Amino acid sequence: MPIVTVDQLLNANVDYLIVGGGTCGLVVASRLSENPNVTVAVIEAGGDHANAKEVVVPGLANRAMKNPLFDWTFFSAPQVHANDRVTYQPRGKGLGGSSLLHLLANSRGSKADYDALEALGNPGWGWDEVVRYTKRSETLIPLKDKALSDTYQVTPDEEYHGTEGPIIKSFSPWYSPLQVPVVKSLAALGVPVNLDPANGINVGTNTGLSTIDPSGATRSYSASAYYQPNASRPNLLVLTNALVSKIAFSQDQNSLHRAVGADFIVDGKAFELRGVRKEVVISAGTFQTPPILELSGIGNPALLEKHNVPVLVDLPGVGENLQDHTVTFVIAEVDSTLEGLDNLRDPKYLEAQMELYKEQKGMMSSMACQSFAYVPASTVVDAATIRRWQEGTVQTQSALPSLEKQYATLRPWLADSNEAQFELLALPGHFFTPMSTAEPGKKYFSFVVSLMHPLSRGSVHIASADPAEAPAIDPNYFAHPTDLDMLVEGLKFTLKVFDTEPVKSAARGPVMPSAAVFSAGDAALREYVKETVGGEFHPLGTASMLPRADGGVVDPDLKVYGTSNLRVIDCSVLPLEISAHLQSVAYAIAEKGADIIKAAA
Ligand SMILES: Cc1cc2nc3c(=O)[nH]c(=O)nc-3n(C[C@H](O)[C@H](O)[C@H](O)COP(=O)(O)OP(=O)(O)OC[C@H]3O[C@@H](n4cnc5c(N)ncnc54)[C@H](O)[C@@H]3O)c2cc1C
Repeated sequence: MPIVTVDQLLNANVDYLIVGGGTCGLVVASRLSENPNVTVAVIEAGGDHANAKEVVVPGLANRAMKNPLFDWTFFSAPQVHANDRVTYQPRGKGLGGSSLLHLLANSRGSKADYDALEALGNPGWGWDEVVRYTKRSETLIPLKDKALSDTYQVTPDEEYHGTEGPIIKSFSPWYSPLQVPVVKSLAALGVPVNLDPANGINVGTNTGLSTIDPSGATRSYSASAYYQPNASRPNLLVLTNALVSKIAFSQDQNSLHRAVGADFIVDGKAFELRGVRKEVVISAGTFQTPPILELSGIGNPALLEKHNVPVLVDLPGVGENLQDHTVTFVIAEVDSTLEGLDNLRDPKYLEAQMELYKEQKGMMSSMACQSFAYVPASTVVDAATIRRWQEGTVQTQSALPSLEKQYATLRPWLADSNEAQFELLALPGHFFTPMSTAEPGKKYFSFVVSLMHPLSRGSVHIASADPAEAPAIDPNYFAHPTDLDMLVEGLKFTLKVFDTEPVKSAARGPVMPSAAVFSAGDAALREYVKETVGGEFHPLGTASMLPRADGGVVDPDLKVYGTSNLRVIDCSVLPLEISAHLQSVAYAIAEKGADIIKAAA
């Protein structure tokens, strides 16, 4: 059914209610509504952006960021270990959620990353299962042009990629002239090419896959792949521009709380949906799932009482264990004759690229980021430093009972040459930051450098009992001091790329950090990292799938402890960062979650 009105929703007999029509929510809705005998309803706070060029055209992807139509545009609390800076925390708003806003990179963690999810207390969530569900969600379109695939060493092993799933992933038609030199300089620094990082070992440099459908050069995301093809199903009801404020419960016979509906707000007016016959699923994402739980009475009693919310389930893990890949960045000036994203600042050039887009060619049909290097600690620092970092993996925060178990997983990875600790993401242009402005006529090349397995843990909670108020997000960057030490070393390693041939011949000098900071040594670089730190927009962990005694919020069936039919299906359930961008694991979580619900029906 096309998008419904409030009355249509309130008059329906709903079997499954999904809160949040984002990346995961629309997968679950589409899979459950395959059964014509059940009625599935989705309530999404944002709109339908199916025709917005900022969403659809890959080359315009970053223009949707900070636009409140597409982006919740959250900001963090002042970061006490990073000079009290407030950092930008984007989240997609509308059908597709963050999959409508993300920067299209498709990657997969290592086998060890997924096996760790299982080892932390989640049977059925290891590598084999996660890859099985990832493959179900995707179709790989190999690069047909042999000359291109040879040049960019793009030879994915089909065993590890899906062939029939809704999300299309492909290689870009346009590459920067520095793409091959960057790969070569990284190889010279000990980061060899990885021909297929999806096979369980992702260390090395790869030419990235993107979720772009090459048939029309459009973004392939949960709305286009899972919702739009099924929008006419009479048993799939989607309400947009409606903010869910809380879940409503009745008491089960076995003293568990049974979700029966939700309260929501449209244009300032409050509504109540009741009578949900089977299950309620929260898919509001890492920053917004915990507030919905808390406003519904599920969370830390001390916090709920502070905001006068009656306590239904004492679950102190709600909103804790927040992690994100922690980043800094490097911008260098390069030879001004090199074609790159900076050319797009010239309106004539942009116009020409928009013309090329009509033939599915050029920069507008391509992902901005091009190569991705996943680097183990042993490539960056010596064995003594690794030992020091390992000894430093002790609990400095007491909030989460499972933290010591998480650190016990992370400690050996520091010395494991098959486990990436850093990602270097190559951007053939001036990095999008208000801290530096590109000069006319000049060309730049940037890297985003990130920590794959940070030790610091933050939180996200309600700031008040008002559901319309933004959540209090505290990533708590560098709460664990080893994170700062590691990111500084990752930065120093990345700067070497510009001093290593063949990139060296094209480089014209550092911009950020400046030459003065660069030559002033470690103390100045530490300050630079504090001044530039942010997230890679991969937050997770705030409704962790862990045993309840370890601070878990959901069990391995994604069911919220203390309830009989409320599940969380989104990235908030992941208890530990993986060494990859999150969209592909999000699709796997949702595909598996839908199967779990079907099996329970
Ligand atoms: C700017 C950006 C760039 C990124 N780049 C990449 C990338 O290149 N590659 C990659 O793999 N990953 C990337 N990511 C990460 C990835 O997109 C996310 O991790 C993933 O999409 C999260 O999916 P989710 O289902 O957990 O949440 P979301 O997709 O965010 O879904 C949550 C949905 O719930 C809705 N919602 C929230 N609260 C309510 C409420 N109270 N009532 C109703 N609806 C509500 C939201 O509007 C949203 O639609 C990026 C993310 C961002 C923000």
